[in-house]
Amino acid sequence: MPAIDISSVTKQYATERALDDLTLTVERGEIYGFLGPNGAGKSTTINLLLDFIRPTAGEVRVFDLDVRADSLEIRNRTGILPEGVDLYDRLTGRQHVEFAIESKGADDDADALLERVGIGDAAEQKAGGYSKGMAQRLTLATALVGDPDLLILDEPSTGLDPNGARRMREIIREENARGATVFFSSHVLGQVEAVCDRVGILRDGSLIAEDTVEGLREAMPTQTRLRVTLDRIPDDSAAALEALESIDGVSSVTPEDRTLVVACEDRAKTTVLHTVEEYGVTVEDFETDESSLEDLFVAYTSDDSNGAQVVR
Ligand SMILES: Nc1ncnc2c1ncn2[C@@H]1O[C@H](COP(=O)(O)OP(=O)(O)OP(=O)(O)O)[C@@H](O)[C@H]1O
Repeated sequence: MPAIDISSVTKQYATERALDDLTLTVERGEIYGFLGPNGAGKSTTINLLLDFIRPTAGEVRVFDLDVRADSLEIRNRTGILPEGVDLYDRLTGRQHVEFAIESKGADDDADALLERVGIGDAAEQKAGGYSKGMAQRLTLATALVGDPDLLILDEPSTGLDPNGARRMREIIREENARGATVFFSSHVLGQVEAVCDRVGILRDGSLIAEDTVEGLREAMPTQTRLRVTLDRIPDDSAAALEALESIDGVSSVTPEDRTLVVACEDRAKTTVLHTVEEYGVTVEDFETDESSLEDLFVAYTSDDSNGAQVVR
């Protein structure tokens, strides 16, 4: 039985179709990264899971429970880090966590949770004086109350510094190791790449790709950035550049002094090196960078793309 089962869901606002026949399943124990550009429909999906809004069509189930009929039970078993943290300025960090513990009927130790998210020393401080990152950490602490079966994190790294983001990733892994399913939305790709079992990419309310990070990479023609360092600039550098640019599979060539940066498909690498040497220069060194998830994300979601067939 999946932890999250979204089946043919459409959400239509007055003029805006936020979700268009979305089907998405997250298995129990998975860490699922929900990626998409601004306005893709990520928050709408999360709000449907929590019954904050209702679908125009389709069905949403969490732990095989109906989100409409059983929303209380679902919320009780779920820890939520919503987009846009909403704290009570006059309550301290500890009071926030104690309130969450009481609401869930849990028996966590508030101080231990605050320590865990790295703001133990600010427990007595009023949340009104918290920085953005501290507020985010406090909200995470409240989401962890009661060892939830499902953690829903909407853009969890917002406002966090690199240490905070690392702590967030560690906590996601720890919670998952304890048995929790984690569903988190992001457009910070490093976060997703580092921790997710699977990634779904949402665009204009539809899932346009879903796979492991490795699987998504393999589905794309491998784009390589080749850095070729020459012993000197070729005498006829303009002709050399033109020859390189006309190689099948090469998308761009940028000279940087004696180094050429060539964006190309994997298969074109050898031809690039041979072509350079035809211009009387010697290749002293070359290195390649694999396309990052960032490149993939841009490829999948940029306006001039049509999903899986594109490269950047
Ligand atoms: N209450 C609403 N009324 C009308 N349109 C809405 C409403 N909420 C969201 N939308 C629209 O639905 C679409 C999806 O919005 P949503 O907030 O789910 O995207 P998102 O992927 O979470 O974006 P972001 O990364 O910017 O938070 C957007 O076009 C948005 O303008």
